[in-house]
Amino acid sequence: MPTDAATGPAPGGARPHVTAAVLAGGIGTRMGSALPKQLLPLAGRPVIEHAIAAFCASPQVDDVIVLMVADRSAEVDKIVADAGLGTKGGAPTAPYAKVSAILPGGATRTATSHAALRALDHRPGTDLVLLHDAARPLVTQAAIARCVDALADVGAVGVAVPSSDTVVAVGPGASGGEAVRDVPPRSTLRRMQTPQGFRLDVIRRAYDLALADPGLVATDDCGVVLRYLPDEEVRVIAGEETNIKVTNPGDVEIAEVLLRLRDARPGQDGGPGSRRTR
Ligand SMILES: Nc1ccn([C@@H]2O[C@H](COP(=O)(O)OP(=O)(O)OP(=O)(O)O)[C@@H](O)[C@H]2O)c(=O)n1
Ligand SMILES: C[C@](O)(CO)[C@H](O)COP(=O)(O)O
Repeated sequence: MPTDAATGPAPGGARPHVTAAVLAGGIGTRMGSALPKQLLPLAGRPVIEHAIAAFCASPQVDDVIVLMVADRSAEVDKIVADAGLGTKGGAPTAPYAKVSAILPGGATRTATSHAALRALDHRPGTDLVLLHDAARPLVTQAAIARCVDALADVGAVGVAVPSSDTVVAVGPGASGGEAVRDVPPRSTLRRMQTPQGFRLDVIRRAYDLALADPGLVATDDCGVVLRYLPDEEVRVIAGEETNIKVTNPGDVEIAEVLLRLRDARPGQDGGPGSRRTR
């Protein structure tokens, strides 16, 4: 990693300490399955294990925390232990063992992001934080690396892909249903994904302001920085079409096909994150 360039977050030009927070506090209403979607099996292991393993495998990530639906954290404990990804009180038990805490998420994704930041208050040392949806199991080593690298230049970054469809804004139609209200120029539109990365002081300041706002509505963390710290550049970097968010019925099957295609082309992901680390 370009450690020397990342002098913004790490005093004295030292290599910044990067914490990844895997957000898994949702219950998967749209998926409609009995299990929260992050626990559904995908190519033989739970969706969330793929996401956690990817960050554990990144040489640029120092530790990983997981924010899980409160009453299901025992399941993540077991997943992490069985995969050899936990640090068990500080001492790594296996290569890539980086999960240092499994904590309760919040009532909304935004509340879960905030819970991750609060957890870091009690764990001094983090310079950069990567916030990632547990429901995006196909995140690649390359995307993680691009995020960390960008934080040498800016305080906030998110991966995104262009839209190949025309995207419209809608409103109520005069004859019922929805009608097109606006057609924003497609070349200016991107579909944001995760990971989204931040210098810790930047995302903390943004969330402090956001939480004081009774009108806070956010669907991602870059949006929180944009809205509450408008002078802060939020860089957009290349994401990957394959980095889907498992959201609706059928998405696990799509993810499984994408994973199989990726594993059939060794080297595509640039690291062992897509495979078992044991
Ligand atoms: N209270 C919440 C809600 C969501 N998430 C996480 O944010 C990511 C993206 O959210 P989404 O796809 O909306 O997940 P769910 O909230 O579980 O799904 P749904 O909206 O269909 O209920 C997921 O990894 C989800 O677990 C979270 O950490 N805490
Ligand atoms: C953060 C995100 O994945 C960016 O696309 C997305 O906004 C999460 O939305 P969700 O409704 O919580 O799935």
